[in-house]
Amino acid sequence: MDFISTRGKIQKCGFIDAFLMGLADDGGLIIPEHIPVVPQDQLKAWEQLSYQELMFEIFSYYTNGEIPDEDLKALIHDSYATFRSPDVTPIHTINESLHVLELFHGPTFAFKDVALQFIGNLYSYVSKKQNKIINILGATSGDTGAAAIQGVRGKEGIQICILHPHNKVSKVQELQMTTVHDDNVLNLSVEGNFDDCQRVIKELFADIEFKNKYHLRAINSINFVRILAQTVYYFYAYFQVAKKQSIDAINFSVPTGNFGNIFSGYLAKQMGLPIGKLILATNENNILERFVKEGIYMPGDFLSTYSPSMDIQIASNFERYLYYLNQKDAGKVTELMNEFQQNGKLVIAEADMPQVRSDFDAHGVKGAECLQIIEKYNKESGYLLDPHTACGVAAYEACSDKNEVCVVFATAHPAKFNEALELIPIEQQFPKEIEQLFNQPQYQTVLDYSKEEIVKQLEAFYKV
Ligand SMILES: Cc1ncc(COP(=O)(O)O)c(C=O)c1O
Ligand SMILES: N[C@@H](CCOP(=O)(O)O)C(=O)O
Repeated sequence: MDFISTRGKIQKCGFIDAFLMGLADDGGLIIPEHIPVVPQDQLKAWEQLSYQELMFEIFSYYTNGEIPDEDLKALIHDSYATFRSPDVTPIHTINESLHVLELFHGPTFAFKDVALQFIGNLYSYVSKKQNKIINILGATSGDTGAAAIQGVRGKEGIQICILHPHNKVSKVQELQMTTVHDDNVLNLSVEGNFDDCQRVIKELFADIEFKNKYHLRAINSINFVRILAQTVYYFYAYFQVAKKQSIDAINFSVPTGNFGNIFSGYLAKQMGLPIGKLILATNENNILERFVKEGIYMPGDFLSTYSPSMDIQIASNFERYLYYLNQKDAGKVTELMNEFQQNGKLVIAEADMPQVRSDFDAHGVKGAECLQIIEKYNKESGYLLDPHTACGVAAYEACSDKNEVCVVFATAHPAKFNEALELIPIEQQFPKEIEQLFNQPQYQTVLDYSKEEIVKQLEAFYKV
């Protein structure tokens, strides 16, 4: 399997090089040259596999044997040994049409652990095998940062710097990142919002001289390995539900911000998983919902919501979808992305809209709806949703017919967002791992939004 860029201007490369490149060197996003299609009899055989076995099979379609089988198996095994559930991502069934896939059983209680525990181990593996310097640069609205730091803290040969928007992440998210005191971790708390943080890091990754000099590596979903690792739980969820009830296609309702989680579903569907609707669930920062409904991709005003991790206007992975929507025409993608850069807006041809609407459905939750959903499900079934998952459940209610089967992704544990949950008359408890964070000192540098200042911090921190 070769990997290429959505902008078509890099040399084809293998799995490890694609992993290390992160953002493609031509400013595009890395994708596989061809999406492999899993034969139906193979899919049937996968039904019986454990999460770890399934991940090995899926990765084997992409890794070209660059990681020997035994090493890949060990990396996968070690990555999920830190999870609190033996199933890694267990299913909680609300009723026959609604299942919740709990993606929050990893060390930082959010879905990002599923890919980032593995990526942390993979960076460590590559650093040792190839003697590579690994200087990670990431931007976070709260969860990616915590999970990435947890995935690499204290690991030899790896430095990690994470930018988060100052005072715009939940207290628990902030504590998860900033109470880590390992020498290889730098937290920059930037005055601005997540889009500002993501813009700076993308600019630095696109500056090839800087990227090469400082050996920049990505942990955000600009890195294709993040996307691939997230396809695994779509397959796993499908097989878990298929064991409980007879299903044909299944819908997925996916809390969406940077479009990474749902793009993994798009990839799983292209690989042959019988997915019905891919439902894009979001909040008031609804650029993606507006795109699916109106064909216009244009950021609105940034709004702080009950689901802060999805307070994102510019969705990094959208470019990957544009590539497939435009029949893999890298020239067209470049043109569209330049248009977006210049005019702050991108309009999809009317002729493409039937395809968009058959690929995705969408629902954006507004204001109190998020809290009402949490309260309703807690009353009716005793199950406590976090605010991002609540957006997923609201989108299930809006877009999935009751005679269809839908899996909603529970992307975080409710305790990470106690600020929102305290507004509802329900009882909540902190898991002990989160409770103990409140007594610890924090380590972070608060910065104005200034690229020069951020660069100065990185130059002082990274190993070269
Ligand atoms: C808890 C939670 N849910 C959903 C999302 C959306 O995921 P994505 O950015 O991959 O679309 C995020 C982060 O963006 C998140 O942290
Ligand atoms: N919600 C994310 C935003 C970054 O998304 P990523 O999937 O590109 O890492 C976060 O928690 O940081």
